[in-house]
Amino acid sequence: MFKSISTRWTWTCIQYRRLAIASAACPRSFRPQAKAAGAWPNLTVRCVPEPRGLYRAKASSSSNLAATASELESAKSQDALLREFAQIPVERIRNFSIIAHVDHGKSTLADRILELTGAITKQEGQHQVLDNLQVERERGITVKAQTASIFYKYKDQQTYLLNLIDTPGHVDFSNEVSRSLAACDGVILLVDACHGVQAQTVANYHLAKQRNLIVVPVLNKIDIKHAQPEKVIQDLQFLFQIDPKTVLQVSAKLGLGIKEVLNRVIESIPPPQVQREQEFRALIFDSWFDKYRGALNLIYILNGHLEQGQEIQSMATKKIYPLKTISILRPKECDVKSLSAGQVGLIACNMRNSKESIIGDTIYLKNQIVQSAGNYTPQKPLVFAGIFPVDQSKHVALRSAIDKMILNDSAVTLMVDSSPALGQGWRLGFLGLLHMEVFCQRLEQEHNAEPIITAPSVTYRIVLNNPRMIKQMGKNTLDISNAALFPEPSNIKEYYEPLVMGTIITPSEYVGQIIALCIDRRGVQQSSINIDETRILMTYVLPLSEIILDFHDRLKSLSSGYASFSYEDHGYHLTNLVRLDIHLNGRPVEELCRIVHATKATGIARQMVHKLKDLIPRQMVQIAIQACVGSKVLARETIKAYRKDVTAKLYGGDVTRRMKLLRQQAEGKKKMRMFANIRVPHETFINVLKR
Ligand SMILES: Nc1nc2c(ncn2[C@@H]2O[C@H](COP(=O)(O)OP(=O)(O)OP(=O)(O)O)[C@@H](O)[C@H]2O)c(=O)[nH]1
Repeated sequence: MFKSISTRWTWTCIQYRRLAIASAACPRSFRPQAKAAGAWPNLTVRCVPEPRGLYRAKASSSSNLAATASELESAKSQDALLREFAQIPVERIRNFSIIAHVDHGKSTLADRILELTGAITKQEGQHQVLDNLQVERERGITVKAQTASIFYKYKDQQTYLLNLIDTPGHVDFSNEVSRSLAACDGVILLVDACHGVQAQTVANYHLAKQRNLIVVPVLNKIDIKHAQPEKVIQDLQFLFQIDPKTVLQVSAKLGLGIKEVLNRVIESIPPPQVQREQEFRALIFDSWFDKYRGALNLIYILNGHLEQGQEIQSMATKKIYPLKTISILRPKECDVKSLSAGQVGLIACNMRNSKESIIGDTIYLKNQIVQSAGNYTPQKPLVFAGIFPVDQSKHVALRSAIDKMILNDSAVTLMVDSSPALGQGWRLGFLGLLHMEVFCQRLEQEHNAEPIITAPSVTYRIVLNNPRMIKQMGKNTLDISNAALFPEPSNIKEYYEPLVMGTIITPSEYVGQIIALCIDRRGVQQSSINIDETRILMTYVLPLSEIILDFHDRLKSLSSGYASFSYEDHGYHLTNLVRLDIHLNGRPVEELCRIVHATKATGIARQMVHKLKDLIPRQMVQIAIQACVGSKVLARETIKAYRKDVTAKLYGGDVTRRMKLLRQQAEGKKKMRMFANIRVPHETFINVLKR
């Protein structure tokens, strides 16, 4: 049966393709012909444009070909659930996030919850359905928080609506966590029963507590032989004063204890504090770009109702938009007719970019007066890098790709920038190096953009002492993230650099090496607590510039992977900085210059020229690589030129002839060296900074 359908299917498709291409007709005139000729009345034919104005028929069957009895059955129950969705009272809604350290099993637990509530099948649950970006699957980490609205029948046989948000665990994506918490009343704090409390567990716990959210503590991975649930429960009690009796134990992998988690969510997390009788008001807490519908906004409704066909207004831009579609994520998009206070939904309303669709913005019905929902502000970026198109003809395309990405990642900031070597571009701000790498990978994978990224740097603060410059700038303090824009030292009175408060949790046997690493990175210890007999929690104030590149990797390798690290902004402090310039054959390369601490300038200079010697390919001319502070050369390396044997054609003869030819060659090379454009590969700008 299947075989015959598939053969007929292929045959029909080929026929339609021929028909479409032969007629080169417009899609609309083609569609009725194709449908009329079809063997199946429900066959849908889409016409996809091909080069040279032709159209390709793309056929697909709708429901009654593919639908099995069980699918129809589930579609029916979906309908019933969606009808029920509109009537669920606020008391039967729970909004919560799953927060944890990296790899403690958030996405796996989310999968099991979706499976248990029937939102996905067991087969779909094999592949972490909420991690749907290519970069997430390739790197095996969550980078975007994902929402799912699910229905759960509680013990009292009442159906509850649970809005679940799976959040990322890595510190570089903590903006996703804080953004998600703005739409929640509680969290599941998941802790790996083998690795115990880690740095990001502490950071996320405090983030939830700052927002007065209810914390449901859950131990995961209890199926593993080495799990030590009792010890981890003790740690939770010691660090967060969590009552051991309230800690649940699950195995997300095996699906053990999931029901108990959902029951506890319903019992301990309160329903949302919202008013359905008041005027409509909602918070935009996520957005992304859809090719056909523009910006899609994920909203949390604080008051009132929203129905299809209404017009909404943005509090930030005051612009009015007609509502195109309303849906909920289960986790696939499911159209609904209306949304009420307490619910989370997705709306499309012709917003086009990140300037219109603003995370943290309040929306309301046209021309009504409501209070701002504003209880969310994006985190400040810490690491900055220049981004430039490979050639300037790609400028507009790259700008549009960046815009679409920023719509989906509100933590990234954008400023216009230009460079003599790379042309017009932008300076982007990120929360860390991984955040920057993931952003660039997504630009490439999701938007086919391959930009040049310059070396990442932090923002330094300088106080000027030159009255002429102060007058020109209109202020005496400047924040500078581009080393090339650093003024001459004679114009600067004081230098300040950004600091972070870092939390390190490590087994006690690695403490010595870790303290040495922190001292080497100019860290100052603030506290040290023994969590238990084997583990220590230390806090350090560290300069941000010392940790952005490889601190985490060094920490992991020193502690055989057992130590964990998380950090938060800790303001600026007075310091002594210098600008380290890199010269290639006497010419400064702006993209490679760096601001460094004065005491480290010589070491970094040696390291950089040595690295550049390996990274820059040999060329026709000799290349002198110099690292200088002002006019003082701190380190130098030379890359030898390719050498043509100009004396090859001589057979014996006077030695002066050989010398003459070699002298001529040397003269020519000297001239060439002055004018030659030395090619520095794009990757060099970042690779040179990695230690
Ligand atoms: N044995 C065992 N392994 C588990 C369990 N839960 C998760 N894992 C494994 O732990 C690894 C990490 O799980 P994820 O769900 O990706 O962790 P995560 O917290 O979502 O990771 P990030 O989002 O990147 O922070 C995966 O290999 C899972 O298969 C469990 O209960 N038992």
